Amino acid sequence: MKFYKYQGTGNDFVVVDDRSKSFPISQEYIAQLCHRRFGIGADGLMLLQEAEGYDFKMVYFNSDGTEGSMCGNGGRCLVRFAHDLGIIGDSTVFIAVDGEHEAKVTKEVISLKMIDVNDIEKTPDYDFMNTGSPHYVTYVNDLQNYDVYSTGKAIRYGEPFVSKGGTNVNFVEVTGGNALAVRTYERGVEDETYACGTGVTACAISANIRLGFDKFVDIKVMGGQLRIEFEHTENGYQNVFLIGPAVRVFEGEILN
Ligand SMILES: N[C@@H](CCC[C@H](N)C(=O)O)C(=O)O
Repeated sequence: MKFYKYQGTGNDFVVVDDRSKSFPISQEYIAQLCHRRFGIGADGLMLLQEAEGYDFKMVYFNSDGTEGSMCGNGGRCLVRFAHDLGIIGDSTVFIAVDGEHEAKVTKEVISLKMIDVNDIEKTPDYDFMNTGSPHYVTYVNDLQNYDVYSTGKAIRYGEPFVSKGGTNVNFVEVTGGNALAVRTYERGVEDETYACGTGVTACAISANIRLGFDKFVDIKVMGGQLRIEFEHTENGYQNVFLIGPAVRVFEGEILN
């Protein structure tokens, strides 16, 4: 079976053209393919399938083989894949687990429209919201030396989150006006990843609430630079776009 590898700011994915719907979906098999020693190695695996009324359907699995909620960087990579396959031109509408998404392709950058966000839990220590996936956002000093793995894991497996299915955990440092640095512990990868698209989306919204950052936020992640653009009205956050590079890095054959 032919596979492709894509990455978006270092969030990396095995991608398969599954328009024939012949990929043998099993948690164990997907975890093996994503394993960085015994498999191809990736933060997740995506299938591109057909869907009536849409250019394609995105089916996303985390690297532990569980079917994930929405993956923003994965969505950007799958748009690039559809473009590389010639399924789409420079704009698309596709369907994913959290609903319909629009996206635009430019030379290096994919701009992906995320779901509207209205329901935000604000506490003194953190903000929690669903941007397609659940995200905890907290602010720290000296992010570069922060223990993202241990602290993220404790929050992800702690209450009240673990009994609600867990959460991704984002650590934020303010680096300037409309600028953040973010590191993320990802549920389903169970480790820090180099970037998380739904995660930086949550961080940008949190920064609007806490810091008054408006209309856009530039975000440095471990694997590069992302931008979030949004509109904030009395109805919440709309026209939220995740913007950044997504590229094919290699292709190959899955032997078994
Ligand atoms: N890396 C993703 C997030 C993937 C989903 C997440 N791990 C979960 O299951 O909650 C992104 O770019 O958004």
